[in-house]
Amino acid sequence: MGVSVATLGFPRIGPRRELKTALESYWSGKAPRQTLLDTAAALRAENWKRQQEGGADIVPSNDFSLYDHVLDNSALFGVVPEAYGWDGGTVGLDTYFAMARGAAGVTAGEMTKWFDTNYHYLVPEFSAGQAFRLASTKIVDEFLEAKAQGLVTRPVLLGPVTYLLLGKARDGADPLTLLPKLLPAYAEVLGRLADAGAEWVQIDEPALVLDLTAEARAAFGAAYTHLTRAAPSLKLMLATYFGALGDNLATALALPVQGLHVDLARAPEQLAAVVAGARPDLLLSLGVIDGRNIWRADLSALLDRLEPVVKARGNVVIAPSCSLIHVPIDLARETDLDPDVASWLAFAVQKIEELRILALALNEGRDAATEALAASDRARDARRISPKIHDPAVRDRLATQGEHDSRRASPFGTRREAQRAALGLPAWPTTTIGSFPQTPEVRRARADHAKGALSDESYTAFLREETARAVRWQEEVGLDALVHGEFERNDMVQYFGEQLAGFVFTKHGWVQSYGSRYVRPPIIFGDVSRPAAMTVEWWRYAQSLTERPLKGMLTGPVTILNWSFVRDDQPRSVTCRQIAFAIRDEVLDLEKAGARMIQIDEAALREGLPLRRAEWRNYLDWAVESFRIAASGVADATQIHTHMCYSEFNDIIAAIGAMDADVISIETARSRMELLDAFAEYAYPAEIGPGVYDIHSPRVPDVEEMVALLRAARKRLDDDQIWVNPDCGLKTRKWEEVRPAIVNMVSAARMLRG
Ligand SMILES: Nc1nc2c(c(=O)[nH]1)N[C@@H](CNc1ccc(C(=O)N[C@@H](CCC(=O)N[C@@H](CCC(=O)N[C@@H](CCC(=O)O)C(=O)O)C(=O)O)C(=O)O)cc1)CN2
Ligand code: MET
Ligand SMILES: [Zn+2]
Repeated sequence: MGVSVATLGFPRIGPRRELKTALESYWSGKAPRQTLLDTAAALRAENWKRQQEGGADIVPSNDFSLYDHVLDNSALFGVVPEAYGWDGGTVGLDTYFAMARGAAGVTAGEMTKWFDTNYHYLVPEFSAGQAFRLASTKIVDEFLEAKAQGLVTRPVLLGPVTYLLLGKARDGADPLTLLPKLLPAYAEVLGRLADAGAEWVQIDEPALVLDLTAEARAAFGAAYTHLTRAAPSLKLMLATYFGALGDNLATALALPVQGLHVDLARAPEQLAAVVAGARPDLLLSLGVIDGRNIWRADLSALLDRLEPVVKARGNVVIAPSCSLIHVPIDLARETDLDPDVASWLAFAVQKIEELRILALALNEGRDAATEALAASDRARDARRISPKIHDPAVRDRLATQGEHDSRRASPFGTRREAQRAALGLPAWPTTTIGSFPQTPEVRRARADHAKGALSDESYTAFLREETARAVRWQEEVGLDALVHGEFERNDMVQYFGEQLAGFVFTKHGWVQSYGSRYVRPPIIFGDVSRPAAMTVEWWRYAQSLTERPLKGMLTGPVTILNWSFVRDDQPRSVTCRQIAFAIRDEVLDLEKAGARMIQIDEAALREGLPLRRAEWRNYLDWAVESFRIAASGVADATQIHTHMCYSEFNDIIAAIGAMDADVISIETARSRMELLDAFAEYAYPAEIGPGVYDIHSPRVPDVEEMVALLRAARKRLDDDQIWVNPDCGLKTRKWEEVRPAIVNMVSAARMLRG
């Protein structure tokens, strides 16, 4: 068999976002269920064909999902909280989407980041006496579906230990204690796959790249002994990704599985130890092509590393480092990209092609792939010396950076007095996080403008009208700190990237963020600077319409970095500092224009945290410093806000304190204010807006509910520290939902004011 090519997962969304369209039509009642199911089946068929024809020998199934693969796993094992009124049969679409998005009378499940990616999964919620049994046939159905199309796939199953570790038990128990009850259900799934004709199953255990307790490590041994015994005819490819196995390597190598996939993009250094420690009959799957970034690989360099391994082991699988859901689908559709930059890139389809070439060169010798290898060499060399990526002025600015660039003039106590005097806000001040609904009209206007069908003047006039309406409405409902609404922005990162030097953009490069929500991450290819003010005119216009303070609204450097595809030819910390100075320029321009409050969103600061604790310090040091560079140029009386979504703060509360923002708004509604414990324990000195409105759900929260959340907050914080706001921006909601929710929120604040 020699060297074969595998993929671990392929983007589900469709090259033209077919899945988004189908889901949203179904949810809005415009299309019947069958249309959604047909679209999904067509996407799966297309993906299988595309990967197979592109040169993948081993193609997955069950990597497809209508919403989220972790939620799929919960459905598979009947992990459905009582509130959803599930009848205990098969988990149907209504129950599935109710867990994902909420429904009449029930909130959606908690959502959080998938490891250190910008993908979000639904946190499995285990009840006190949680039982597990097969409640979905999706994994078997999709295997048979592919088989009927002539393809024996390698089904993907989220591994039991990672699944439990990603979940939460309602009673606070350690989810791992559920493992003995869960394993028989896993064994049953494997048995059914074997009966259906599967030969291999890919079982994903990315938790193996985390810091694990001794109990968790032991759980792997117990789990895989059980599973390999239960399905002896089936071969298991245990997939690890997003980092090095490190101190879990011995654990992984000791498991009685038939294959092990390792991430050699994030952790190339582990190759030698993996090869040295692997049993001769363990099939190694080498994740050499980066599934998390879009740079073309250096194929010659990879061959230098792979050839000795292939020689030593004979049979080897090569693969992307992880599922390809984290990269866009096809570079070929990007006809407007700068051709130089385009020649340095590879998206999902191109990555499979890179693997095909590698396998060809490994199986038949480099001569069999001379031309493709030469092209790869040329791209590598051209990129290295391209003048497009180097800007001496940016380099100089970073070189002359001093301590004072990252420190506010006075400590928080002093600033607070100055701000209270300048702003005159009531107790329990109300605000929103920045964006208001991106209605179909707003998006259509932007699309028309981009196509040239709407003139600059008409587009601006339209956006001004939207902004004016939003400002008037905020005054009417009685919000205290206003926003302009962000109607002019396509996305909070893309919008800034488009105005900064050093970035390029795709037209079709969508990547799933959660459910039917996608992003088009900018590509940072060169040194970053800000050629001109980016937001000042919009702020000035909106503030001119009201006496109340209106927040200047910016995305912070760490978030721009973490939600972009970042150049890999210099440390991320350097790129981040470059962005920080660009944002600092914007902050100072806003202040000069008269802004008294400036919000610098760092929604993604937490998610950039390395998965291994030993690496946290270094990351947090430069991330916090970058935020401070952006924020520290302003006067004491200028109030700096920041915002973070679904972050678990316990671990990094000191770093959040060190950001030294005057006000932070955070997501707390779905976690019932538990997140605030960290702030209380740390005695966080500054002001905090714990979200009281879960904006990820269409549900409108009522006054009592928000009052209850605020009461829970005041148990943990001082009254004069607390702001009242939603969890996050309102761009994904409809005005019909936002209006009553914000009216209720303002009423809730008034109740607390007494
Ligand atoms: N980058 C990023 N990451 C993030 C977030 C975020 O806001 N940005 N928020 C958190 C949650 N994640 C989210 C991710 C995406 C969206 C979201 O709303 N995405 C939109 C797309 C946003 C966008 O870029 N819109 C563009 C393009 C819109 C579009 O599709 N236009 C149509 C035409 C429009 C029409 O005719 O209706 C087209 O190009 O075909 C715009 O508004 O200009 C969506 O999927 O619907 C929300 C939250 C975490 N990670
Ligand atoms: C994902 S964080 C969003 C922050 C941004 N200001 C908004 O309101 O949309
Ligand atoms: Zn947010």
